[in-house]
Amino acid sequence: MKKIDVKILDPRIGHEFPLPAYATPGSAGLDLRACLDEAVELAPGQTTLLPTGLAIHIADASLAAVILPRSGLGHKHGVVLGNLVGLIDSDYQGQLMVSVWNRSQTVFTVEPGERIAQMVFVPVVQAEFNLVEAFDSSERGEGGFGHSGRQ
Ligand SMILES: O=c1ccn([C@H]2C[C@H](O)[C@@H](COP(=O)(O)OP(=O)(O)OP(=O)(O)O)O2)c(=O)[nH]1
Ligand SMILES: [Mg+2]
Repeated sequence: MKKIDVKILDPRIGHEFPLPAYATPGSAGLDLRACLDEAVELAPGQTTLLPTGLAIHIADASLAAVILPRSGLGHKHGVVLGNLVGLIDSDYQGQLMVSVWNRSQTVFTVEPGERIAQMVFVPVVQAEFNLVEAFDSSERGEGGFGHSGRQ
């Protein structure tokens, strides 16, 4: 398994609030917890930035992490991410933050230590642009946005 440096910014991490860990051998995501002193009430439509109490340094440009909603929170409670998806750059060393958006019609209360989102490490290819006047032809060409129909 790949080793990623992690810094604990809040002493409760690793004790009161467990360090993110894969829940099962096949898990893709590591749940991130809201590192809060007290519960936070999110009004309908409200977005707020929540700390996780930890920082990572991926330190490898061929990797990144994405922060994704948890499906139960998103589907059952309408609690998703204010940025839809969070992208963690390999050179970011600050605290992992989660933008939580209550897109439901009811107040949602985030409890201290609650698992609010999940983080997935993903491979990245950095590309360099090669300037051309014309592309080699392809089957699709410029067709897009549904040009092939619906069925
Ligand atoms: O949900 C998120 C999204 C981003 N970040 C951190 C890590 C990431 O590397 C950095 C910058 O994110 P991004 O590039 O998406 O934001 P930006 O608005 O372009 O900010 P910047 O100008 O700092 O790149 O913020 C988080 O902690 N949580
Ligand atoms: Mg950026």
